[in-house]
Amino acid sequence: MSIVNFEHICVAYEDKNVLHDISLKIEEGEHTAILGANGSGKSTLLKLFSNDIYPRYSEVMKKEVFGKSVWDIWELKKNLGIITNDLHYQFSERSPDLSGFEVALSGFFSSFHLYEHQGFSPLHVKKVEEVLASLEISHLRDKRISSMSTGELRRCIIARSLVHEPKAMILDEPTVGLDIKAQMEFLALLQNLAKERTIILVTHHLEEIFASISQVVLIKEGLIVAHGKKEEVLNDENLSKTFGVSLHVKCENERYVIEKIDFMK
Ligand SMILES: Nc1ncnc2c1ncn2[C@@H]1O[C@H](COP(=O)(O)OP(=O)(O)OP(=O)(O)O)[C@@H](O)[C@H]1O
Repeated sequence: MSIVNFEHICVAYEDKNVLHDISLKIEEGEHTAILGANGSGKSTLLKLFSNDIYPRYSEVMKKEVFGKSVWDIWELKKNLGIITNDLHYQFSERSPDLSGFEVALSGFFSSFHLYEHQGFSPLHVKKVEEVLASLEISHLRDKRISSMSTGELRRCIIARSLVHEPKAMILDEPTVGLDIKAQMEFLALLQNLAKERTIILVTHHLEEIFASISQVVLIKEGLIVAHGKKEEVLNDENLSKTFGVSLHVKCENERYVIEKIDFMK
């Protein structure tokens, strides 16, 4: 089944067009990285996946997520685990007193707080305990957000997204704020999560394209520059075009890195 199947999709904020005639198909199991410069439209594309925004209507457009064009938003969100920096910010700013357990539990209610009336059940509690254990963060169960590191809160937010066992996880620059070791550990976690669900990762960093990611989408100024197997897409020409700077890329031990940037060109 396709996770997304878009044809001729255009998105505008007020009267400014930001995605132009996007056609994109991502199949279940095709772990995909989406790369592009600042403001190219990556986050906007992800918001289309989760129905947080809608495209401009046209007769030729098609927008299906998990094979359906019409979704109950709550059902859709159960199928998609969405991790954004905004989510991280909302928790750290709005709910610093929540524990790791409560952050994960809030995933059942799509909320940033927990309220008595939400009435969680022993099954909810059991599922949260299982997810915390599977991510090896049971030690964060009772730790308050206010005393967590960025990496610890990020993992609790991953746990929050996993309580529904989503079919796909959509991550928008999930390593922002992590130091090098925490970044490597986080990518190892994603590699592990990729065994059981499809990962769609938005990043600016080539080296974050971990081994299981097989597909890459390059976006520039709201247009898809290239989409396909990473071995075919990640070349000097496509990446230079995407980022507007002449660069050379190499692949070592299944990891892509920028070898050289010609700043003067
Ligand atoms: N809510 C909004 N209202 C108006 N314009 C917006 C809004 N959100 C994004 N934009 C504009 O849409 C364009 C695409 O933004 P988007 O956030 O999708 O890019 P991005 O590739 O995710 O950028 P970055 O890498 O900096 O996060 C930009 O020109 C941005 O200014």
